[in-house]
Amino acid sequence: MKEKLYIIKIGGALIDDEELLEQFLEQFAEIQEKKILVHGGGKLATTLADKLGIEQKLVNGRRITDKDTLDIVAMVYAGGINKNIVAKLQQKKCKAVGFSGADANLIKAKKREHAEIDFGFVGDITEKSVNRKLISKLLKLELVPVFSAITHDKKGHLFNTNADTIASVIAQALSVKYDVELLYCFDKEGVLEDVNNPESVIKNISEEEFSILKEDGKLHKGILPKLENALGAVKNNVNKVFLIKETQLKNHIENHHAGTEICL
Ligand SMILES: Nc1ncnc2c1ncn2[C@@H]1O[C@H](COP(=O)(O)OP(=O)(O)O)[C@@H](O)[C@H]1O
Ligand SMILES: CC(=O)N[C@@H](CCC(=O)OP(=O)(O)O)C(=O)O
Repeated sequence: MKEKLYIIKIGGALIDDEELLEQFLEQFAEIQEKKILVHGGGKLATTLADKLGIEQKLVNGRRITDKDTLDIVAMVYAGGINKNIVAKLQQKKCKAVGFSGADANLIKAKKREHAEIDFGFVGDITEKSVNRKLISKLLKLELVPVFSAITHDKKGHLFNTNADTIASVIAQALSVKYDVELLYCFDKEGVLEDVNNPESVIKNISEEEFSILKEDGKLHKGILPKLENALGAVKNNVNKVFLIKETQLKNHIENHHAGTEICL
């Protein structure tokens, strides 16, 4: 039987809220099984770019990343946010170690080529981009990897890569060796039938149901890339994938099945 591994992704709104982040990291530190944390931070990057007068543009949830924006996201994601999370986890006796994809060549990306839109320094990744052996070695040492949304091409360039995608491809790569459960933690109770009604959680979503919900106009903005990445994970052998509210992490792990489960 494969050993259990939790891969947990957190995003912008949580990272921006000191109290919520603290509560979340306490729950994360308590997880006894092997675990990996992946974080975004898009909200903070936008706030800093606005302060510096650098206009930001997102297409389908992906940030157009020119050189100035790349400088900002590298500082914000791989610098401030990553090191802050690692320090807070160390305080909670969790042996966290922070990485960008460039560190030890853990995640190698290819610059996004798009016929119509120039995304700039945005990196695309697949399961093969991930250095599975080295991540497994780190886990064996009882270390807890914390990944930011920065990758590289091994030719000296950094790239900005969506954090939901990073969590999905790491989960796919490590499913060869581990019984992976991928948890997308965000600010809603799960995927909602009506985004304004927290009681309208949809318990299970398959690819077919995803298409129907999309056609019915029930999914907007950030939830779309999150669901696409979640579906990509289940299609590529990740055992369990859930979208849950960030405050429900402990409850989900102890009692099982909070939020929305993504199925084949
Ligand atoms: N049907 C839906 N159910 C849940 N969230 C939805 C739905 N439609 C749109 N959303 C939006 O998607 C957001 C989550 O995406 P995003 O803000 O990108 O998360 P993160 O920054 O954590 O990755 C929610 O806060 C919500 O506003
Ligand atoms: C290419 C791309 O879009 N990268 C994302 C990476 C950060 C991210 O994913 O942050 P959240 O999880 O907080 O949304 C961005 O710069 O917004």
